Amino acid sequence: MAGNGVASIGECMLELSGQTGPNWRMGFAGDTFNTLWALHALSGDRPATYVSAFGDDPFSHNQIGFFAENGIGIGSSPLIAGARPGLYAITLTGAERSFTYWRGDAAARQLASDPSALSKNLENQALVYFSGITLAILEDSARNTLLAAVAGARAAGSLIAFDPNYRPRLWRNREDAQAAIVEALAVTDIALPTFPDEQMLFGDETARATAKRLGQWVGEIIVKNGEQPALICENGMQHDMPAIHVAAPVDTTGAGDSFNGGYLAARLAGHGPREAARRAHRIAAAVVQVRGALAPFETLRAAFDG
Ligand SMILES: O=C(O)C(=O)C[C@H](O)[C@H](O)CO
Repeated sequence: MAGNGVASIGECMLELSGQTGPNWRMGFAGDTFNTLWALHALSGDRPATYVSAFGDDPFSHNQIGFFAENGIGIGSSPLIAGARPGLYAITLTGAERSFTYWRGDAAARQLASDPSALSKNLENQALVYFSGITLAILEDSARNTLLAAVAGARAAGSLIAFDPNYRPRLWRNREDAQAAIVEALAVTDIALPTFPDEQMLFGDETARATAKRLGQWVGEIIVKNGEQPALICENGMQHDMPAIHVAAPVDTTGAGDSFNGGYLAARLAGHGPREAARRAHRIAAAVVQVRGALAPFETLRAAFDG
Protein backbone atom coordinates (compact mmCIF):
# COMPACT_ATOMS: atom_id res chain seq x y z
CA MET A 1 0.00 0.00 0.00
CA ALA A 2 1.33 3.46 -0.87
CA GLY A 3 1.62 5.85 2.06
CA ASN A 4 1.05 9.52 2.57
CA GLY A 5 4.46 10.99 1.64
CA VAL A 6 5.79 12.89 -1.34
CA ALA A 7 9.28 12.19 -2.69
CA SER A 8 11.26 13.87 -5.41
CA ILE A 9 14.43 12.40 -6.89
CA GLY A 10 17.29 14.39 -8.41
CA GLU A 11 19.97 16.99 -7.95
CA CYS A 12 19.74 20.14 -5.86
CA MET A 13 22.63 22.51 -6.53
CA LEU A 14 23.98 25.64 -4.95
CA GLU A 15 22.29 28.48 -6.84
CA LEU A 16 23.78 31.90 -7.54
CA SER A 17 21.01 34.36 -8.40
CA GLY A 18 20.10 38.04 -8.28
CA GLN A 19 23.42 39.44 -9.42
CA THR A 20 23.73 43.13 -8.60
CA GLY A 21 27.17 44.42 -9.49
CA PRO A 22 29.75 41.93 -8.23
CA ASN A 23 27.39 40.51 -5.56
CA TRP A 24 25.44 37.29 -5.86
CA ARG A 25 22.91 35.70 -3.57
CA MET A 26 23.53 32.01 -2.84
CA GLY A 27 20.62 29.63 -2.42
CA PHE A 28 19.78 26.01 -3.14
CA ALA A 29 17.82 24.87 -6.19
CA GLY A 30 17.47 22.24 -8.88
CA ASP A 31 14.46 21.33 -10.98
CA THR A 32 13.21 18.37 -8.89
CA PHE A 33 13.91 20.23 -5.66
CA ASN A 34 12.02 23.29 -6.92
CA THR A 35 8.99 21.10 -7.59
CA LEU A 36 9.18 19.45 -4.17
CA TRP A 37 9.54 22.88 -2.53
CA ALA A 38 6.23 24.06 -4.01
CA LEU A 39 4.53 20.70 -3.48
CA HIS A 40 5.61 20.66 0.16
CA ALA A 41 4.53 24.29 0.72
CA LEU A 42 1.10 23.36 -0.58
CA SER A 43 0.67 19.94 1.05
CA GLY A 44 2.54 20.41 4.32
CA ASP A 45 0.75 17.56 6.09
CA ARG A 46 2.54 15.03 3.90
CA PRO A 47 6.09 13.99 4.82
CA ALA A 48 8.41 15.35 2.09
CA THR A 49 11.65 13.60 1.11
CA TYR A 50 14.29 14.83 -1.31
CA VAL A 51 15.97 11.72 -2.68
CA SER A 52 19.52 12.38 -3.85
CA ALA A 53 23.12 11.87 -2.70
CA PHE A 54 25.08 14.40 -0.68
CA GLY A 55 28.68 15.20 0.16
CA ASP A 56 30.30 15.84 3.51
CA ASP A 57 31.62 19.39 2.93
CA PRO A 58 30.19 22.51 4.63
CA PHE A 59 27.99 23.34 1.63
CA SER A 60 26.36 19.90 1.72
CA HIS A 61 25.76 20.31 5.45
CA ASN A 62 24.19 23.72 4.86
CA GLN A 63 22.05 22.32 2.09
CA ILE A 64 20.70 19.46 4.21
CA GLY A 65 20.19 21.95 7.07
CA PHE A 66 18.21 24.25 4.78
CA PHE A 67 15.98 21.35 3.73
CA ALA A 68 15.41 20.35 7.37
CA GLU A 69 14.60 23.91 8.49
CA ASN A 70 11.88 23.89 5.84
CA GLY A 71 10.48 20.49 6.77
CA ILE A 72 12.06 18.48 3.96
CA GLY A 73 13.98 15.29 4.82
CA ILE A 74 16.52 13.30 2.85
CA GLY A 75 15.40 9.81 3.97
CA SER A 76 18.16 7.24 3.49
CA SER A 77 19.95 9.20 0.73
CA PRO A 78 23.69 8.39 0.74
CA LEU A 79 26.21 10.77 2.31
CA ILE A 80 29.43 10.39 0.34
CA ALA A 81 32.82 11.17 1.85
CA GLY A 82 34.78 13.67 -0.22
CA ALA A 83 31.82 14.58 -2.48
CA ARG A 84 30.20 18.01 -2.77
CA PRO A 85 27.18 19.64 -4.43
CA GLY A 86 27.05 21.06 -7.96
CA LEU A 87 26.65 24.78 -8.56
CA TYR A 88 24.81 26.89 -11.11
CA ALA A 89 24.50 30.61 -11.74
CA ILE A 90 21.53 32.41 -13.30
CA THR A 91 22.20 35.07 -15.93
CA LEU A 92 19.21 37.20 -16.86
CA THR A 93 18.41 38.88 -20.16
CA GLY A 94 15.39 40.85 -19.06
CA ALA A 95 13.55 38.19 -17.07
CA GLU A 96 14.63 35.32 -19.37
CA ARG A 97 17.13 33.11 -17.64
CA SER A 98 20.15 31.17 -18.80
CA PHE A 99 22.33 28.96 -16.66
CA THR A 100 26.04 28.32 -16.23
CA TYR A 101 26.81 25.02 -14.46
CA TRP A 102 29.63 23.51 -12.42
CA ARG A 103 28.14 20.12 -11.75
CA GLY A 104 30.18 17.40 -13.52
CA ASP A 105 31.32 15.72 -10.28
CA ALA A 106 28.35 16.52 -8.04
CA ALA A 107 27.46 14.08 -5.25
CA ALA A 108 23.93 13.74 -6.71
CA ARG A 109 25.33 11.70 -9.59
CA GLN A 110 25.60 8.86 -7.07
CA LEU A 111 21.96 8.94 -6.02
CA ALA A 112 21.44 5.36 -7.24
CA SER A 113 24.72 4.02 -5.84
CA ASP A 114 22.86 2.18 -3.06
CA PRO A 115 19.85 0.53 -4.73
CA SER A 116 18.29 -0.66 -1.47
CA ALA A 117 18.52 2.82 0.10
CA LEU A 118 16.95 4.26 -3.05
CA SER A 119 14.04 1.78 -2.96
CA LYS A 120 13.57 2.38 0.76
CA ASN A 121 13.27 6.12 0.09
CA LEU A 122 10.43 5.41 -2.32
CA GLU A 123 8.41 3.34 0.17
CA ASN A 124 5.20 4.77 1.64
CA GLN A 125 4.97 7.59 -0.89
CA ALA A 126 1.66 8.77 -2.27
CA LEU A 127 3.64 10.44 -5.04
CA VAL A 128 7.12 10.00 -6.52
CA TYR A 129 8.45 12.69 -8.85
CA PHE A 130 11.54 12.75 -11.07
CA SER A 131 12.71 14.41 -14.28
CA GLY A 132 14.81 14.14 -17.41
CA ILE A 133 17.56 15.94 -15.51
CA THR A 134 17.50 13.13 -12.91
CA LEU A 135 17.99 10.67 -15.80
CA ALA A 136 20.66 12.78 -17.49
CA ILE A 137 23.04 12.99 -14.51
CA LEU A 138 23.22 9.19 -14.12
CA GLU A 139 25.44 6.58 -15.80
CA ASP A 140 23.49 3.97 -17.79
CA SER A 141 23.49 1.32 -15.05
CA ALA A 142 22.49 3.84 -12.37
CA ARG A 143 19.66 5.03 -14.61
CA ASN A 144 18.41 1.44 -14.88
CA THR A 145 18.56 1.13 -11.07
CA LEU A 146 16.54 4.33 -10.76
CA LEU A 147 13.88 3.25 -13.26
CA ALA A 148 13.55 -0.14 -11.54
CA ALA A 149 13.10 1.58 -8.17
CA VAL A 150 10.44 3.90 -9.63
CA ALA A 151 8.65 0.93 -11.23
CA GLY A 152 8.75 -0.81 -7.82
CA ALA A 153 7.17 2.21 -6.12
CA ARG A 154 4.50 2.33 -8.80
CA ALA A 155 3.74 -1.37 -8.35
CA ALA A 156 3.37 -0.66 -4.61
CA GLY A 157 0.72 1.97 -5.37
CA SER A 158 2.61 5.29 -5.59
CA LEU A 159 1.54 7.77 -8.26
CA ILE A 160 4.52 8.54 -10.50
CA ALA A 161 4.97 12.03 -11.98
CA PHE A 162 7.68 12.91 -14.49
CA ASP A 163 8.84 16.05 -16.30
CA PRO A 164 11.13 15.23 -19.27
CA ASN A 165 12.93 18.58 -18.74
CA TYR A 166 15.46 18.33 -21.57
CA ARG A 167 18.93 19.82 -20.98
CA PRO A 168 20.90 18.93 -24.15
CA ARG A 169 24.26 19.65 -22.53
CA LEU A 170 23.76 16.90 -19.95
CA TRP A 171 23.32 14.17 -22.56
CA ARG A 172 25.90 12.35 -24.73
CA ASN A 173 23.55 12.67 -27.69
CA ARG A 174 19.92 13.18 -28.61
CA GLU A 175 19.19 9.49 -29.15
CA ASP A 176 20.26 8.59 -25.58
CA ALA A 177 17.99 11.30 -24.21
CA GLN A 178 15.06 10.13 -26.33
CA ALA A 179 15.49 6.49 -25.28
CA ALA A 180 15.82 7.24 -21.56
CA ILE A 181 12.84 9.60 -21.54
CA VAL A 182 10.65 7.05 -23.31
CA GLU A 183 11.66 4.44 -20.70
CA ALA A 184 10.69 6.85 -17.96
CA LEU A 185 7.34 7.60 -19.59
CA ALA A 186 6.57 3.88 -19.53
CA VAL A 187 6.51 4.01 -15.69
CA THR A 188 4.71 7.38 -15.44
CA ASP A 189 1.13 8.25 -14.43
CA ILE A 190 1.30 12.05 -14.81
CA ALA A 191 3.63 13.61 -17.42
CA LEU A 192 4.42 17.34 -17.24
CA PRO A 193 6.47 18.17 -20.37
CA THR A 194 7.27 21.63 -21.74
CA PHE A 195 6.45 22.07 -25.42
CA PRO A 196 9.67 23.79 -26.62
CA ASP A 197 11.73 20.99 -25.00
CA GLU A 198 9.66 18.29 -26.71
CA GLN A 199 9.89 20.13 -30.00
CA MET A 200 13.68 20.32 -29.67
CA LEU A 201 14.09 16.68 -28.67
CA PHE A 202 11.36 14.90 -30.66
CA GLY A 203 10.46 17.39 -33.40
CA ASP A 204 6.79 17.73 -32.35
CA GLU A 205 5.06 20.43 -34.37
CA THR A 206 2.38 21.36 -31.83
CA ALA A 207 1.56 20.81 -28.17
CA ARG A 208 -1.22 18.48 -29.34
CA ALA A 209 1.34 16.38 -31.18
CA THR A 210 3.36 16.15 -27.96
CA ALA A 211 0.28 15.05 -26.03
CA LYS A 212 -0.59 12.48 -28.67
CA ARG A 213 2.90 11.00 -28.63
CA LEU A 214 3.03 10.83 -24.83
CA GLY A 215 -0.49 9.39 -24.77
CA GLN A 216 1.02 6.10 -25.96
CA TRP A 217 2.32 5.60 -22.41
CA VAL A 218 0.72 8.07 -20.01
CA GLY A 219 -2.91 8.68 -19.00
CA GLU A 220 -2.61 12.25 -17.69
CA ILE A 221 -0.50 14.78 -19.61
CA ILE A 222 0.00 18.50 -19.07
CA VAL A 223 1.96 20.19 -21.84
CA LYS A 224 3.31 23.52 -20.52
CA ASN A 225 4.13 26.24 -22.99
CA GLY A 226 5.40 29.32 -21.18
CA GLU A 227 2.92 32.18 -21.56
CA GLN A 228 0.85 30.16 -24.02
CA PRO A 229 -2.00 28.01 -22.67
CA ALA A 230 -1.10 24.67 -21.11
CA LEU A 231 -2.75 21.68 -22.78
CA ILE A 232 -4.36 19.25 -20.34
CA CYS A 233 -5.14 15.72 -21.53
CA GLU A 234 -6.83 13.18 -19.35
CA ASN A 235 -8.41 9.98 -20.64
CA GLY A 236 -8.56 11.37 -24.16
CA MET A 237 -10.18 14.72 -23.15
CA GLN A 238 -8.19 17.85 -24.05
CA HIS A 239 -8.44 21.37 -22.62
CA ASP A 240 -6.40 24.52 -23.19
CA MET A 241 -5.75 26.27 -19.90
CA PRO A 242 -4.65 29.91 -20.40
CA ALA A 243 -1.53 31.03 -18.56
CA ILE A 244 -1.45 34.20 -16.47
CA HIS A 245 0.25 37.19 -18.04
CA VAL A 246 2.70 38.80 -15.63
CA ALA A 247 3.35 42.43 -16.56
CA ALA A 248 6.80 42.70 -14.97
CA PRO A 249 8.44 39.30 -14.44
CA VAL A 250 11.91 39.41 -12.84
CA ASP A 251 13.30 35.87 -13.26
CA THR A 252 11.65 32.93 -15.03
CA THR A 253 13.87 30.33 -13.29
CA GLY A 254 11.82 27.52 -11.76
CA ALA A 255 8.46 28.60 -13.24
CA GLY A 256 7.78 25.23 -14.89
CA ASP A 257 9.03 23.27 -11.87
CA SER A 258 6.81 25.27 -9.54
CA PHE A 259 3.86 24.84 -11.91
CA ASN A 260 4.43 21.09 -11.52
CA GLY A 261 4.51 21.37 -7.71
CA GLY A 262 1.26 23.34 -7.70
CA TYR A 263 -0.42 20.97 -10.14
CA LEU A 264 0.57 17.88 -8.18
CA ALA A 265 -0.40 19.41 -4.82
CA ALA A 266 -3.84 20.21 -6.22
CA ARG A 267 -4.27 16.73 -7.68
CA LEU A 268 -3.24 15.12 -4.37
CA ALA A 269 -5.75 17.37 -2.60
CA GLY A 270 -8.49 15.94 -4.84
CA HIS A 271 -8.88 18.71 -7.44
CA GLY A 272 -9.43 17.70 -11.07
CA PRO A 273 -6.84 18.42 -13.80
CA ARG A 274 -8.39 21.72 -14.90
CA GLU A 275 -8.62 23.23 -11.44
CA ALA A 276 -5.10 21.91 -10.74
CA ALA A 277 -3.81 23.69 -13.87
CA ARG A 278 -5.50 26.95 -12.85
CA ARG A 279 -3.78 26.82 -9.48
CA ALA A 280 -0.49 25.78 -11.06
CA HIS A 281 -0.54 28.76 -13.42
CA ARG A 282 -1.02 31.05 -10.41
CA ILE A 283 1.97 29.43 -8.73
CA ALA A 284 4.16 29.88 -11.84
CA ALA A 285 3.07 33.53 -12.10
CA ALA A 286 4.15 34.09 -8.48
CA VAL A 287 7.53 32.42 -8.98
CA VAL A 288 8.54 34.57 -11.99
CA GLN A 289 8.18 37.60 -9.74
CA VAL A 290 10.99 36.52 -7.38
CA ARG A 291 14.70 36.07 -8.03
CA GLY A 292 15.95 32.47 -8.10
CA ALA A 293 13.89 29.30 -8.35
CA LEU A 294 12.16 29.29 -4.97
CA ALA A 295 9.41 31.61 -3.74
CA PRO A 296 8.59 31.89 -0.03
CA PHE A 297 6.03 29.34 1.21
CA GLU A 298 3.53 32.11 2.11
CA THR A 299 3.72 33.52 -1.44
CA LEU A 300 3.06 30.07 -2.89
CA ARG A 301 0.17 29.38 -0.52
CA ALA A 302 -1.49 32.72 -1.25
CA ALA A 303 -1.21 32.07 -5.02
CA PHE A 304 -2.53 28.51 -4.68
CA ASP A 305 -5.60 29.64 -2.75
CA GLY A 306 -6.15 32.46 -5.26
O1 LIG B 1 19.04 23.23 -15.02
C1 LIG B 1 19.08 22.53 -14.01
O2 LIG B 1 19.58 21.41 -13.98
C2 LIG B 1 18.48 23.05 -12.78
O3 LIG B 1 17.98 22.27 -12.01
C3 LIG B 1 18.52 24.53 -12.53
C4 LIG B 1 17.20 25.23 -12.39
O4 LIG B 1 16.79 25.32 -11.03
C5 LIG B 1 16.11 24.56 -13.17
O5 LIG B 1 16.58 24.25 -14.43
C6 LIG B 1 14.92 25.45 -13.30
O6 LIG B 1 13.98 24.74 -14.06
